[in-house]
Amino acid sequence: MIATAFTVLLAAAGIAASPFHRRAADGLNTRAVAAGKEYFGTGTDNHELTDMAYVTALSNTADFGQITVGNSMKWDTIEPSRGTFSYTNGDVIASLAAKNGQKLRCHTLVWYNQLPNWVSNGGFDNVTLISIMKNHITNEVTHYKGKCFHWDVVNEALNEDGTYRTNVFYNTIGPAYIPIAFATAAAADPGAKLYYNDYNIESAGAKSTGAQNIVKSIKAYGAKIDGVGFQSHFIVGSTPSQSAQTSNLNAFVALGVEVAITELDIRTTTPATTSAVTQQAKDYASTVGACKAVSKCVGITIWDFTDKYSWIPSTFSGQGAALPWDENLVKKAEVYNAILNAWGTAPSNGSSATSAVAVTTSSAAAATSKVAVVTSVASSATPTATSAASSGTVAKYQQCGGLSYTGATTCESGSTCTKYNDYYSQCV
Ligand SMILES: O[C@@H]1[C@@H](O)[C@H](O[C@@H]2CO[C@@H](O[C@@H]3CO[C@@H](O[C@@H]4CO[C@@H](O)[C@H](O)[C@H]4O)[C@H](O)[C@H]3O)[C@H](O)[C@H]2O)OC[C@H]1O
Repeated sequence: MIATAFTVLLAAAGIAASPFHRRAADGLNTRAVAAGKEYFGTGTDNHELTDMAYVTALSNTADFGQITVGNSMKWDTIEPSRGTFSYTNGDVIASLAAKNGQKLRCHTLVWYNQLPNWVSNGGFDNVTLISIMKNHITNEVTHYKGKCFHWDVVNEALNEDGTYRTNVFYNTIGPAYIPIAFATAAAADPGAKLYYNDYNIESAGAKSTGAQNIVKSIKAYGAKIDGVGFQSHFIVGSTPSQSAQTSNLNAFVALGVEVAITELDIRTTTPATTSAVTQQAKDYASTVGACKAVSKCVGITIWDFTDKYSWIPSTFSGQGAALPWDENLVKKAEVYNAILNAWGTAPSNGSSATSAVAVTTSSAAAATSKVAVVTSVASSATPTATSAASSGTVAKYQQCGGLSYTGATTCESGSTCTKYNDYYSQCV
């Protein structure tokens, strides 16, 4: 009786939920959770948070149960000069997520891009760069300990053909930089799930195989990796099919990791045509369908939710309209509803406070070489302490003792194992 009266009062005040009759409003996150996922989420960035209409939509947990930090946890923001750490912007987003009761995906610790010059052109030797990388990871992960439920530990370590991308970490440390980064993050926050994150690995092919080999090499090294993030920056009409995405996700799950769609957007030539928007709706539904079909796919993040703040137009000239909300923060009904319905029907206890959006035509118109499992390193990573290998046919810098992830624990005839530090030893 009291509960009923209370509910009536709340309803009169426009409040849908009560302690007695808790109802989750319908939305992208509500549907994802009803489908067994942990979240549906969105990327965001600090400069957008002065836009109160944007913040209101971002904070709506019916649509977004998770926030990913778009820029302000990258190395150039966090440690712009050596040993100077700046957490102000990252803290703002972490606090907002906590206030809203949203999960926080933290992005990203080790990436060749948005990396300050003092790291990329510092000319550090192997031992020093390992120390710098470990110090960066330890400091940042410790600062956010208990707040980040996922960390993108290493971002984009691969070329399109599945070989390791050359960058300062690879060139100086060798492929061991990846497992070292994961081991360091795990030590700093054992409770966070640790992800490898990349693009163009969303269907079978050399780069996907390369990413699978990274998972294997991290595990063989004895470090923890919990998941792989599929950025999924797609193009309308040429996204991988649902079945291609599903089987690819399952290939990763078979390695003992969970998977997540981490930066989904589907761009088109602007202004978007009506037919492009119709195709885009189908393309979004394909990716949702793939994640839904894979029980270990824990969730989907769109890379911001509104075209107003999408990164696409500034990166891909003439492209955009990639997200389910338009530049006026209005939901694109066809696209939004396609995502909503791809998750399945609204939960039976779902409130009708927010749900499918009426479709209007105006909303649409407005707008191998496989990675070797660590058997060699680039010559530029060669320690100078010893000279050349004994034979041109021998794997000159084959890993040996100290690093167990290759299984190559003995050196071939004519070479001996030389240890350079705790992480790095080779047959020379
Ligand atoms: O404010 C923006 C941030 O939003 C932006 O975030 C990064 C965007 O995505 C991730 O890195 C990019 C992934 O896509 C690559 O281009 C691909 C090239 O191949 C195509 O087939 C594919 O469709 C494209 O997506 C870019 O080259 C990468 O940079 C990264 O994980 C996010 O952090 O960062 C820049 C800020 O200004």
